[in-house]
Amino acid sequence: MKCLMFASIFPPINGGSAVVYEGLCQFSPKDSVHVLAPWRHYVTGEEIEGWREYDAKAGFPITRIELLRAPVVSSRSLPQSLWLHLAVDLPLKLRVLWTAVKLVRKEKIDCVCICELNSGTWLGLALRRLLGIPFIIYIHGEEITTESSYRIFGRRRRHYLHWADALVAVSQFTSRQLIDLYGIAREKITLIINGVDVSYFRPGPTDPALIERYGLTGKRIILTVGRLVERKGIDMTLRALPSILERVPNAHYLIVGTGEFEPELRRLVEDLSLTPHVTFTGRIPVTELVAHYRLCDLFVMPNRELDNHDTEGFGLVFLEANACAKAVIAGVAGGAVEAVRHGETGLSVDGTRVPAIAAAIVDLLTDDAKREAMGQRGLEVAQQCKSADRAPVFHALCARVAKTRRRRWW
Ligand SMILES: Nc1nc2c(ncn2[C@@H]2O[C@H](COP(=O)(O)OP(=O)(O)O[C@H]3O[C@H](CO)[C@@H](O)[C@H](O)[C@@H]3O)[C@@H](O)[C@H]2O)c(=O)[nH]1
Repeated sequence: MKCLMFASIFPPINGGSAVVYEGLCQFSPKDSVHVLAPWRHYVTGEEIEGWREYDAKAGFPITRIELLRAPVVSSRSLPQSLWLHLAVDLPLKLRVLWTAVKLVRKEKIDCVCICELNSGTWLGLALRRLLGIPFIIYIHGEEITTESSYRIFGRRRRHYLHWADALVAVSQFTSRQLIDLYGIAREKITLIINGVDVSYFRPGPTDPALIERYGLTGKRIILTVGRLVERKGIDMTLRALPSILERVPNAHYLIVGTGEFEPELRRLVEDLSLTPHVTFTGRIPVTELVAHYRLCDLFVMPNRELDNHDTEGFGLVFLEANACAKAVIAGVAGGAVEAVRHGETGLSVDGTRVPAIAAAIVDLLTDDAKREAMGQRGLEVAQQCKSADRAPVFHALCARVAKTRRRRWW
């Protein structure tokens, strides 16, 4: 059995879904997955830095393609989008389809996994129509909860979900949204709750070179890792920082990652006169990620649901921090309530309330015993959520779905 994984967000690009797909590929049986991914970034359209080196070392086959850029469709008015679709996206899609058809034949593909509902389902539908190959859609959360700017795209999403042969949900929350918002039958959903690579994310000493790089000697470090988008609650942590500093004067907020919300966050840091207490690291290489988690006293991401219902599908970063024996603070929104066991592996707070966030951070920063006990419990829990255990479940699903393949006479 061999699965073609069509992923518009795949390493070396950062992002939760990319990490999940990489884990599935790494831990699946050899030659059971073939990845089809773009060599351009899905937002900027620029060539992805280091993709050739990544592919050479990946240990599983990857075919790179030129793919449509999501903003071409989403950031413009509807007539403009339709015109761009015909002039730009359609020729690109035909080329991708041609590559996929050749791959399916050459690699003897039995099923397709669509990794991005909104931008990828067309390929699953086309391959099923042409070659009779069934397809699965992998669902994280925000792509089904966030309201689309155009009603037509919202409706299309519903059709995509119903047309798929099977769906994967990364959390109970995501599974519930599929059922409640889209009327998907429970039997159609396979739950593969996100796991963490515990062979990489594990406790260890702090790296003095990193302390020196950021000038953090003697600081109590609060850390957030993630794409800098509004729902992650970094803005609220910044608003909480002045009152945290009153109780913990040597607190320092280290923010790892890049994203569209960064200019807003930097403005907030200036407006609140927090420059000496906050460091933006920008994008850091994967090789340095674990060292950043080890650096912190406390991991914080008080995520919240935005007005357009954009919310966290799970919150992989909480597991990563826990796997390094760090206590975490999360928001009570989306799937984060499953990723964090309140009072056990960390604290869950109302991410819309600055005083609640400040109180939780001060509580854990000033109580070493409590914080360390939560970190230890977090480590135990993370060790039971290994990403390596997810691959066999995914493989079994692919095998089951592949049996429904309909042979075409051509
Ligand atoms: N190396 C590196 N990794 C980064 C960086 N920034 C984020 N990451 C990694 O990217 C992943 C999480 O990215 P997020 O931005 O926090 O998540 P997301 O893309 O919103 O992820 C979505 O899918 C996840 C997987 O199912 C969900 O867990 C998450 O809630 C959300 O729905 C984590 O593995 C994190 O370590 C960076 O600068 N450098």
